[in-house]
Parts: sequence; C-alpha cells; structure tokens
Amino acid sequence: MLKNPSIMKKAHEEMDKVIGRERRLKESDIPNLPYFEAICKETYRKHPSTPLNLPRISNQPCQVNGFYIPENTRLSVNIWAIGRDPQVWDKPLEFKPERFLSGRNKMIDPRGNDFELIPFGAGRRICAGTRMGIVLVHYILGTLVHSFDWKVPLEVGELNMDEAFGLALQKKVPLAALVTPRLTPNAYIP
Ligand code: HEM
Repeated sequence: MLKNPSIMKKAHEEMDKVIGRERRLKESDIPNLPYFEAICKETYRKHPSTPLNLPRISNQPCQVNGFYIPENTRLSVNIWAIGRDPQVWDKPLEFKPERFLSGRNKMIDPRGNDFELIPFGAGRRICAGTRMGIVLVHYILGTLVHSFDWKVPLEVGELNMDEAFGLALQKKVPLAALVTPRLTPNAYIP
C-alpha cells in the first residue's frame, strides 16, 4: 500500500464510510470491509509469511502428477511460487486486491480448501492457529491502516520490496515509514 497510494486511499475511504474517524476499528467491523479483506488476501498471495510451508516426508513411494516420489523423501510445498504462478493468477506480480472482488476468485478463501491460496498450509497438519492468524492480520493491519496515514520518507525514495528467505519470509531491508494520525485525538485513548 505504501508503494500503491491509490490502494491505501481506497482502503481509507471504505474504512471512513464504515467506521468513521471518531473511534478505532473493531473486530466486528471486518465483515463490512470487503476491499480491506481483499488487500489481506492479496498480501497472503504475494508475500506468504511461511513461503515453503512446513516439510512433509513420504511414508511410502508414490506418483504425483507423473513424478515418482520414493519413500522417505522430504517434500516442500512452495506456497510462494503458487502465489506467483501465471497459470493460476492474472498478472501475478501486480498487487491488485480487486482480483478477489469478482468472478471465481471472489470465492477463494485462505483457510486451506482452495489450493491457489494456502498461506496457512492445508490438510491434516494445517496451521493450528489459522483462525487466530486471520483475526490478528485483520485486526492489526486494519487498525494500523485506519488509524494512520503512511508515507515513504523522502530520503528513502523507492520502497525496497526484496525478501529474505527463511522458514518465515522477512523483508531484506527493514521498513522505514512516516505515520500521521488520521482519527480524532480521543479515538487513540484506550
Ligand atoms: C498470519 C499468521 C500465520 C500464518 C501465515 C501461519 C502459517 C502456518 C503454516 C503455513 C503452517 C504449516 C502448515 C502445513 O504444514 O500445512 C503453520 C503451522 C503451524 N502454525 Fe501457523 N501461521 C500463523 C499463525 C499462527 C498462530 C497465531 C499460531 C498459534 C496460536 C500458529 C500455530 C501453528 C502450529 C502449532 C503449527 C503446526 C501445525 C502442525 O504441524 O500440526 N500459527 N502455520
């Protein structure tokens, strides 16, 4: 959103309509913020926090998509690559929340049943904190976006989006941002 101010602007407009500026975001506001929910899905797609899932081991030899997999092979599902696969996503390198607002993609849910978008993994060993993870992303990101205006400092120039691979995906260069309050002052008092 820092890279695409028009997306931040649309999120702010939606939040101002639904929540206003007199109070902070509540968990119960989320179902009324479809554009913001689409931003979260687009973030799971392009920047999944667990890019290679947790590894699996084949307990017997098998064939998957014509590939022979011997017994005891360590297997990783590349969630990061699925999110950027041009056979699955139109213009996959573009950050475009609108892709989740219409057509087939509108039905895609990140909770492990739609294999195009599996930020929490899938199957028997899916993330044990899936529901909590989704609530945290919505609540924390939603509060930060609704409560503040965000800008890249002039001296930083272009925001560096390089990623550092690991079990958890991190930014290679830490984020530097300028934040300005956008709610009435009382809204910030707990
Ligand atoms: C945005 C937040 C989170 C993301 C994206 C995430 C992602 C993942 C992924 C991809 C896996 C591997 C699933 C698989 O192997 O199929 C996983 C496993 C796991 N996660 Fe999360 N997670 C998140 C938050 C949480 C939270 C909040 C908790 C606990 C409160 C949690 C607890 C676990 C546990 C216990 C496992 C291992 C499950 C198992 O192997 O049976 N996660 N997570």
